[in-house]
Amino acid sequence: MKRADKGAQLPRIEVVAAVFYRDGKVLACRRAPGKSAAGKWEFPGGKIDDGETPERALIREIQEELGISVSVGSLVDRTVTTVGDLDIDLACYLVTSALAPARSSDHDELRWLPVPSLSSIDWATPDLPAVAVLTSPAFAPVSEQP
Ligand SMILES: Nc1nc2c([nH]c(=O)n2[C@H]2C[C@H](O)[C@@H](COP(=O)(O)OP(=O)(O)OP(=O)(O)O)O2)c(=O)[nH]1
Repeated sequence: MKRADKGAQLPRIEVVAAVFYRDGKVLACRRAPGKSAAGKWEFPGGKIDDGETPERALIREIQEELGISVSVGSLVDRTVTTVGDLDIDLACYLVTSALAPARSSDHDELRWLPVPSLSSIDWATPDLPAVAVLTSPAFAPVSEQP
């Protein structure tokens, strides 16, 4: 695992997030007003509960948030980033689903962005390493949506 910042030990949360990748576009979600980091763009997901595997947590969070079932594919990036007085351990996985996400309980906008345009929006800081992987010329998703 990588660390985006160095520093003293801080409380840490483990977060999993889903990269939906269809027809060369990736789903970005904007955090709704009233949430922490409101207005920032992120990949949908959430915190891992005690005793949960990352895969189960991601399936649960996407069902709760977007109302659809996903299959979890390969890891895009996992990085720990310090935000304020918290370490956010964010793991982003490619996912596939039969239904395309259309709405979210936690976000006020969902946007499918062509990969080269991903850098044009205001991502939450912990998501930037995953965005860098996705936009790198070397990235070739093994589980792109058929
Ligand atoms: N789901 C998600 N959360 C992210 C991403 N990047 C990032 O920094 N985060 C942060 C925001 C939250 O602090 C935490 C995710 O927890 P959550 O989505 O279950 O948050 P929550 O509704 O309980 O959020 P909060 O308002 O209490 O912070 O990780 C991301 O790409 N996806």
